[in-house]
Amino acid sequence: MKQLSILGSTGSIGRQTLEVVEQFPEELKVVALAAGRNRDDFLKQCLSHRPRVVSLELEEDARWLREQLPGQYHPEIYFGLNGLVEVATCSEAAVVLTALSGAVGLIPTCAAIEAGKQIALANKETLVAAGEYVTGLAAKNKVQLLPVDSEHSAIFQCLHGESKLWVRRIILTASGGPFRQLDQKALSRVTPQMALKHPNWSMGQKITIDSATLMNKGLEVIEAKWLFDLDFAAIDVVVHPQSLIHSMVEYGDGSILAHLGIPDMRIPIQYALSYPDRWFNSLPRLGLTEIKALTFEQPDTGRFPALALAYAAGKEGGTAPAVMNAANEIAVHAFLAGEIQFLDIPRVVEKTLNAHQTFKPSSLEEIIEVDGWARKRAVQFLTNI
Ligand SMILES: NC(=O)C1=CN([C@@H]2O[C@H](COP(=O)(O)OP(=O)(O)OC[C@H]3O[C@@H](n4cnc5c(N)ncnc54)[C@H](OP(=O)(O)O)[C@@H]3O)[C@@H](O)[C@H]2O)C=CC1
Ligand SMILES: CC(=O)[C@@H](O)[C@H](O)COP(=O)(O)O
Ligand SMILES: [Mn+2]
Repeated sequence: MKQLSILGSTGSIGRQTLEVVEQFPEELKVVALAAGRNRDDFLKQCLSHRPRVVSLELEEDARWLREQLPGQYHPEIYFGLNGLVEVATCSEAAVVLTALSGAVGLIPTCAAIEAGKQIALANKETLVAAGEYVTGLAAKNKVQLLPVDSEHSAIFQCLHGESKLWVRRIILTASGGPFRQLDQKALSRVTPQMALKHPNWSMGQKITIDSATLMNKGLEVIEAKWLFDLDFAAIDVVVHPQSLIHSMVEYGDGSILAHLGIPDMRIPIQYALSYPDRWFNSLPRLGLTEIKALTFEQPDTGRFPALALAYAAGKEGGTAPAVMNAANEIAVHAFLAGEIQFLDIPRVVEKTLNAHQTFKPSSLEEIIEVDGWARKRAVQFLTNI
């Protein structure tokens, strides 16, 4: 029986993780849960899974939760960043599934690693902001970072058992998002409502907007660099609108190994939790004879500059990816709030990056400080874009 903590249990990945847990009651048990502000759904999750340690973002919601729970169930209840750390380091948990959205996941993920927990990582922003620090910490604590992100899970599986020496490149697939075929003029008019309609995946709001700008693929390029210890020259992106091939590895001998499956995050979530085993499930199967086409295109970084910004920030290294990520979080939030236009998102990111003098951070505190600086600077650009 694997005991599990989930950070971000009320989100898209968090809920699907709980579905996987419910499918495998003999193999998986939830011992700690953390969420943000959706206290009603969190209460239901607590009543159903009875974790020993729980946390919500706000103190008043933590107090409310205590009042709602029945007399015979007394979990430890926390709130805020300290609560996320308590859930991440819950003593019985062997695995922590990180499904927070954004760099708020950084501190609790590092705490989990220091506590020796295996990490099932969905929260890609943590690796983007602090990839060198987090992978170094994981190596020091002999902790494995198991990918949950569909592309990285696919690559992890295609790399299985092979030496990195034989790899020529990895190829991340991108759906291209809902605006793949729109010209610049049409892109300037898209609304949050339009951008929230991903063609293939049902996900949280932030990642759905990132998919529409192609920043999601940029974040994934940096995530892949750190997860698989590759040079950026060995990480390519190809647009594959069907999202059936989840990514590929090309070996030096010309062989390409691809991972296929229906676009359903419960599959990579389950694999990260069952690894190194593979459990049978009853999810719908990919009907090979029903596939009409598997097509591929070059990403267009003219219309979608966020991907090029991410490659540039990744190659620059140091604090640049943390700045890019923080500025992107601010810009996406502002777009969703109707404060800026869709095409302003990469502009805010670029301006914030240009205002920053990159350096090599020497501690987690420095990365967090830079993240805070970038957020403040990006807010200033929102009204001046
Ligand atoms: N959704 C998907 O299919 C995929 C997602 N990912 C990655 O996984 C991560 C999660 O994505 P997704 O599930 O879509 O995101 P959601 O927005 O759906 O969920 C985010 C979760 O984090 C919680 N949360 C956010 N901020 C805080 C905070 N300050 N304190 C405590 N809890 C907080 C939310 O709580 P609440 O809702 O209660 O406020 C919610 O439970 C992201 O990094 C994303 O890029 C990767 C691949 C696929
Ligand atoms: C499901 C998943 O892993 C997402 O990251 C997804 O890949 C987003 O789709 P895009 O390919 O459109 O970014
Ligand atoms: Mn992905």
